[in-house]
Amino acid sequence: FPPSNNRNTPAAVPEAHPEHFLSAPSDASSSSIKDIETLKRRVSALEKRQFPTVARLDWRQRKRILITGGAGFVGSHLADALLRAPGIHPPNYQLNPVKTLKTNLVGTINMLGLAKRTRARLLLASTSEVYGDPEKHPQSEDYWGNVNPIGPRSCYDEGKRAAEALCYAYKRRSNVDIRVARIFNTYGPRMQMNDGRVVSNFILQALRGQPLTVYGEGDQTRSFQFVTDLVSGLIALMASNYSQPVNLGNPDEHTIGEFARTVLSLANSSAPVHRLQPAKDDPHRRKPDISVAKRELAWQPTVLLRDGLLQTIHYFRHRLSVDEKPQNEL
Ligand SMILES: O=C(O)[C@H]1O[C@H](OP(=O)(O)OP(=O)(O)OC[C@H]2O[C@@H](n3ccc(=O)[nH]c3=O)[C@H](O)[C@@H]2O)[C@H](O)[C@@H](O)[C@@H]1O
Repeated sequence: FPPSNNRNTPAAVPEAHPEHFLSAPSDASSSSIKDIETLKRRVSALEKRQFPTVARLDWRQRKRILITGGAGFVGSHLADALLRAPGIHPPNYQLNPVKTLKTNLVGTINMLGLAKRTRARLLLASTSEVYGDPEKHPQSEDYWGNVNPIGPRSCYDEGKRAAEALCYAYKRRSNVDIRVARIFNTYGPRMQMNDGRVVSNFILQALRGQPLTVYGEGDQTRSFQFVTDLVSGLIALMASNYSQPVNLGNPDEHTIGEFARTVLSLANSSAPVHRLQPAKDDPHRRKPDISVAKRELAWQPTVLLRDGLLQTIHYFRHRLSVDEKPQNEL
């Protein structure tokens, strides 16, 4: 319960006095019935307050959408886009692999259970990592992948694969309405600066004049999509009737070496490039085949790498100027 002086306490609900519950009442039965009535009224008032009233809205606007991870990178952009219409990375997720697996397994089971009870449509944010180190290029949704089940990435790869399996099990068994997006490398403002991904690492390093850390020869490839393109794809997927997995990514493929040079030039930086040990089980090539998204969602990315990177560099520059200012200047 909120404290009794809470301004949000609905005026119509009588206040419950703490001593009421603590001291033994003289007439125990009538007093406890009164207490229960008070509690009931307060609970129902609180329940009413927690959800917007949708009953009187036009049917197109009658939507309750629960975003897990809504304070994160992609989740926060998705929340922005949805509000306008009426946000892992190896080093971080590998820090606690058990937690990564639990989030994917228990978290997905919890959400599927909720979707089943409420008959909500559920969107699973899956990943290109389900393809592992792919032997097929570009990757289309019918490719089953090449994942090392016990390697350092497996907590994430296998966690997401299991999350997909759970979705289709709930769909088959209980007819839960699911949508599955396989998201390829995504970047943009609000991505965590120190999460260890290549885009944030290279931009930070370039802006600080530190060496750009290329793992291995730098001939591995990635295809980067800007976050607003992803969000429009997610919204189109949720609005569609297509319940098979859909790749959402930008097919514009670059080697990591090339990508380092692009970041240096766009950030106007003359930082050097250093080659480090290759990362274990690092996928050698990754590029989405987006024919399904084009056909089923009429979707394709529109933001060029150069434009998206300039926006991201601008954001990082601003964050650095705030975060790295001496405390007495703030
Ligand atoms: O950003 C994403 O969307 C994806 O990020 C990671 O996948 P990964 O492709 O390995 O992403 P990065 O860690 O950004 O690495 C991309 C490439 O750059 C290389 N890299 C990374 C960081 C760095 O400092 N230097 C460097 O050369 C990596 O070895 C890799 O080849 C996650 O595992 C995916 O689930 C997620 O979808």
